[in-house]
Amino acid sequence: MATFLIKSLVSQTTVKHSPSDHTSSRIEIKSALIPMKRCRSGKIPVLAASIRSENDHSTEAQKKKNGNAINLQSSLLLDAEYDVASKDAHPRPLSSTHSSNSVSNGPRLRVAYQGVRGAYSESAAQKVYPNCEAVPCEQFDTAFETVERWLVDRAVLPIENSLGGSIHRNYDLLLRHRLHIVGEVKYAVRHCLLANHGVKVEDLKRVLSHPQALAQCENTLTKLGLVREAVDDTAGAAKHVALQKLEDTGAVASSAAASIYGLNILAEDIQDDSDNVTRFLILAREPIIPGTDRPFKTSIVFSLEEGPGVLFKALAVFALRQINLTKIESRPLRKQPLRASDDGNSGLPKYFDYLFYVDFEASMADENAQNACRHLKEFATFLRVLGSYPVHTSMM
Ligand SMILES: O=C(O)C(=O)C[C@]1(C(=O)O)C=C[C@@H](O)C=C1
Repeated sequence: MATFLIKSLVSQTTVKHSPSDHTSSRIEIKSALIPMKRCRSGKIPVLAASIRSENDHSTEAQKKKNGNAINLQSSLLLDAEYDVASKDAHPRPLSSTHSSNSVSNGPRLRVAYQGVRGAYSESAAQKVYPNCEAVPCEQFDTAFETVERWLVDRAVLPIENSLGGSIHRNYDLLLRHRLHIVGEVKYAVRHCLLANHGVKVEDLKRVLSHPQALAQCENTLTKLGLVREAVDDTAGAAKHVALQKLEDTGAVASSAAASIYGLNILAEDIQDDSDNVTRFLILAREPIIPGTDRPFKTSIVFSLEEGPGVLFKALAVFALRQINLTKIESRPLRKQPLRASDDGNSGLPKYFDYLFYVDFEASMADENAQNACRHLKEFATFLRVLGSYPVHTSMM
């Protein structure tokens, strides 16, 4: 693959251009050290603009519409890495090593999601913020970090699915990071079996996708006798199948991913149940002020002493006040995962220690909810309110 490396000494910016890859010739711009002034008036934008004009034949109106084209007005230009396809520009997922020099200013809200373009998480982000600039991140951790480092304004991350259950990684990350839950969104996930054009179902030996998506399509994939391989996200699986021109491998992903990466849809709605809904959390640096004007939900995490009935007692603080619980999840307390045996005979640790994540249907502005948390705090060894936010009711 021919790669042109264009270096600007003035700016110390490296622009790597790989035009031979016709589905996504790529421009990488690594230039976080450059002050913004230069972005607006200096050499770099001209360089970037001239490269864009060679590859991007879309009209200005189209670029504005898809929102992903390199935007010379954008403060992100000198901070992000972009994949530029002939018609459409694909932002390259941010990684943890990404520079943090940019600020999230500008009129459009910048929303991080995990995966690449066409991931369900991107659709969920756009469902909540239709005009947002959706920013792909390689990993869930990266999405948390980009909010913390002011690279973006929000993150939209999956927390549970109606078929596959909880996304444990994000429960763990909620505690490791100091972001606040400011909302939730439910998104109906409709999986398709995708393959390259000309490939038939009978030709397939394996299928790639996100582990959650593979779990949600367990019955269909078993019937088809396909070997499953887990990758970071559904759209990434589709991208890989397309770029590698695989003929014995399909992907489980969205119809949006099929059109972005030019794949054929071999089967639609292959999830085990037609009601396949993923709940995503919206995370921000600052909490929202809880209200009582509409239904609110509160998410907390706590740990307890070991002993009979302690969890029962913890949950009773809500039951006593008629507060409905919508979710409970336990995760190992990683910093102190085991507690020493109290019988002292074996010398081995006896108990596992847990964190309990509970969602309850009340706003922290409600005195009843405040009293419940105060009561819980009397005997919990640790308690943190992760957020109090409006309940997402409609699936539309
Ligand atoms: O891979 C994607 O497309 C995602 O957005 C991730 C994810 C998940 O983590 O659960 C989101 C929704 C679906 O349930 C399947 C996968």
